[in-house]
This record gives sequence, structure tokens and C-alpha cells, in this order.
Amino acid sequence: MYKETNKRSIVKGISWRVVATTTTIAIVYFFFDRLDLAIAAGMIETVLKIALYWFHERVWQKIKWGKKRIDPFNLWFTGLPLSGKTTIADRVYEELQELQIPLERIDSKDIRELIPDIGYTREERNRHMHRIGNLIKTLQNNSVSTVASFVSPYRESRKAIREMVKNNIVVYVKADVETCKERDYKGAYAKALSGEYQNFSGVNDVYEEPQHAEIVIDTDNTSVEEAVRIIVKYIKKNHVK
Ligand SMILES: Nc1ncnc2c1ncn2[C@@H]1O[C@H](COP(=O)(O)OS(=O)(=O)O)[C@@H](OP(=O)(O)O)[C@H]1O
Ligand SMILES: Nc1ncnc2c1ncn2[C@@H]1O[C@H](COP(=O)(O)OP(=O)(O)O)[C@@H](O)[C@H]1O
Repeated sequence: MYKETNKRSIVKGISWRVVATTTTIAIVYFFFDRLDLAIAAGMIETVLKIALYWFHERVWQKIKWGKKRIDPFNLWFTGLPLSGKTTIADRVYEELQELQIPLERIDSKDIRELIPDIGYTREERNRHMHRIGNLIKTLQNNSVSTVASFVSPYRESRKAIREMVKNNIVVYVKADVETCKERDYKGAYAKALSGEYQNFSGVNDVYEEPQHAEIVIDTDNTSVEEAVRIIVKYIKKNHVK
């Protein structure tokens, strides 16, 4: 979100005054053909209108009518490891930044670096999700929307997130497990298949497919660009009108 700095406001104020006062002087000169009168009118206008403008702004500050509050939302990307969550969520985040709404990006890798001692058992993942839910809730209390991406393989933890946060939009990033194995640039599937990783969703642990996702992206048949377009369109239609 961009904030207008004082310097910018002052420069804008001066440039507008030059345009407005020159216009007044030109109009008076055109009708009365007297330069002294035109300059006097310009000077009076400058002083008077600065004061009136300040007063007018203060009055409008107090009027709530016509101001629209944007309720924070949480875009929740779930899917198998390597399904494409991070790739799509990063791009969606970039696009949504253009809307100039308060927005935060939360990805599993950053959070797991922040809270390193959390494992991958069902109990640990559920506890982890509960923490993330609380984090999103705190951000939402400050009007910040979120773009979150986690494997979040269990229905119960996704349900917990939905109950904790406002305007939860589940994006199921779907990909066949064989496709994910082919995309394994992290070497994670190789480690899971060799037994180095336990409880790895899609290999030696379940991934419970979402049944009520607001958006489903089948990445076997949908490009990253198309996925981003679908998701951003959904947000613009339903949350940032
Ligand atoms: N058992 C096990 N051991 C080691 N590493 C594992 C394991 N399971 C998952 N992973 C890797 O961690 C990523 C998933 O983390 P998440 O925080 O998204 O999982 S969860 O939402 O808490 O279920 C996930 O990465 P991405 O989904 O690619 O980000 C996996 O590569
Ligand atoms: N249609 C697609 N949507 C998303 N990612 C795709 C797609 N096709 C290929 N990929 C690739 O798959 C990989 C997915 O990795 P990543 O986004 O890190 O997945 P995740 O966050 O789910 O683990 C990336 O290398 C990405 O370029």
C-alpha cells in the first residue's frame, strides 16, 4: 500500500494553485481587460481558497458516507507438495498488490524457518495450522488480507482455519502425484520415496482432497497465467469491488 508523503502533497498543492490562480487571472483579464484587477483577484483567490480548501477537507474527513471498508480476506492455497502452490500464490500476490490493499504473503517455507521445530505428524501439522490461523486472525484484526500457501493435507485443519478467519477462500491447487514427482526440483519426493522423509503427503501419508474449495485449479491442464487470472478475477468480483 502506498502512502502520500507530505512532500508530495505540498508539491501537488503548489502545482494546483499555480494552475487555478493562472486560470482566475486569465478569466478576469479576458472579461475586464485590466491586469491590476486580474492580479488582485488572483491574490485574493489564492489566500481565500487555501483557507476554504482546508476547511472543506476537515468537514469531509468527518463524513463517513461514500467511504468503503474492504473486509480482509484469506486466500488459502492447499495441495500436494510441488503441485504449484508457491508459484501461483506468489504471482497472485504480485497482481493483488496492484489493488493497493493491505496484504501479506505467508508461505510454508518462511513460516517453517520462523518456527523450525515443527514436524510433519498429523498432530504437529494440526498444531502448526492452529498457529497460522491465529497469525492470520491477528493480521485480519488490523485489516490485512493474506495470501497463504500450505500443503495443509487434513480436512480438520483446513476446517479449523475456515472457522478462525474471515472470508476464507480455499484454492485447491490440484495435480496428479505423478506430475508432482516430475516437478520435484526440491528433491523432496525422492527423499520421501527413499524413506528419508516420513509422513510425506502423497507418498507415505494422505492428502485429503478439499470438497468445498471455492476455487479448484487443475495444474495438469491450467497454465500458471490462467490460474492467476481466475483467482484475481474471483477476488475482484467478490472482495475488492
Ligand atoms: N515428512 C516430511 N518431511 C520433510 N519435509 C516434508 C515432509 N512433508 C512435507 N515436507 C516438505 O515441507 C513442505 C510442506 O510444509 P507445510 O508447512 O506446507 O506442511 S503443512 O501445511 O504443515 O502440512 C513441502 O514443501 P512444499 O509443499 O513444496 O512447500 C514438503 O516439501
Ligand atoms: N500449471 C502449473 N501451475 C503451477 N506450477 C507449475 C505448473 N506447471 C509447472 N509448474 C511448476 O511446478 C513447480 C511447482 O513448485 P512450487 O510452486 O514450489 O510447488 P509447491 O509450492 O506446491 O510445493 C514449479 O517449478 C512450477 O514452475
